[in-house]
Amino acid sequence: MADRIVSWHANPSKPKFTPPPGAVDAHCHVFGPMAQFPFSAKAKYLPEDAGPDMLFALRDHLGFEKNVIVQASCHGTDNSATLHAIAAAQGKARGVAVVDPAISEDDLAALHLGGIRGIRFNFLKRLVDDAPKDRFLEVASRLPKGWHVVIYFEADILEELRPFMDAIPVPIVVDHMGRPDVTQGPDGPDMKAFRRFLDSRDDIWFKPTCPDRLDAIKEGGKGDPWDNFAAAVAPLVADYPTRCIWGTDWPHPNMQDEIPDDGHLVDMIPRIAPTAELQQALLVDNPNRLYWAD
Ligand SMILES: O=C(O)/C=C(\CC(=O)C(=O)O)C(=O)O
Repeated sequence: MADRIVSWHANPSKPKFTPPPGAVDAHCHVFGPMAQFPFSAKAKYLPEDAGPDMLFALRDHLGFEKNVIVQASCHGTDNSATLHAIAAAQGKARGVAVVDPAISEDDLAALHLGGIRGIRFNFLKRLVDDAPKDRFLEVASRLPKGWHVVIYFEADILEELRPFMDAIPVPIVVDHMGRPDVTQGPDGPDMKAFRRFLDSRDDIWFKPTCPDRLDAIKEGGKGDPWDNFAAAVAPLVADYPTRCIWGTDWPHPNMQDEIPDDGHLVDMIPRIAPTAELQQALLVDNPNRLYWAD
């Protein structure tokens, strides 16, 4: 078996910033444990186990209260590991699933009972083999009441995806802002195109997350403390304060060459959301509206 990767920090620092009561880490994953929850045969990476006990220990260490667990691509459309982690959180976690678009109404209902409140469409070619838009639109038209769609794409295909995304009949949450080039600054072409998308509908949300990915040294960025990211993203949070949610992205899939310190990621929050009101919206009010409405 290929070497399994470790993409998370063994001993993350304690953040200086203290999240407000009820704060939600609204973008994180679990990997396995593989013995109980094998990875997909189509997985593009093979991680070491990073299960619920580790996730909840990090939650408590960072000062968060709840998690939204997003199905990682290494588990394909088998959401068992995600559902198991949600159940283990005893009400302190909800989730986002990846499904076969042919999924039945009964199976969608079962996912809802298991704490799922959305499905994820991943367009990153390095993570998934195919992304059938027509089939995605069909399943998006018959989701349980109150669900949304999470979409992960890179900035260079935003315009190409617009007709597809404009046709999605439920709220959309964009992972990591669609990966803009943060070295362009807050008014660069990537952020301008993303703002045009946000302005096209009032039910498009985003995650101002992953400075470690978007401002990585290997991507031409500055690396920790991710100054380009802070400068480019703070104006976006300020302009759309009720439509953003935040997450660590632990266990940081594929970041084994530039593993972020989760305490440093949390200390980015006051740099992109500098007031208590913005922090309350980003970390508590907004994620609870999306994931704990019922
Ligand atoms: O974890 C993220 O949000 C980003 C990922 C991994 C991912 O999305 C997945 O494996 O499902 C990435 O850019 O490799």
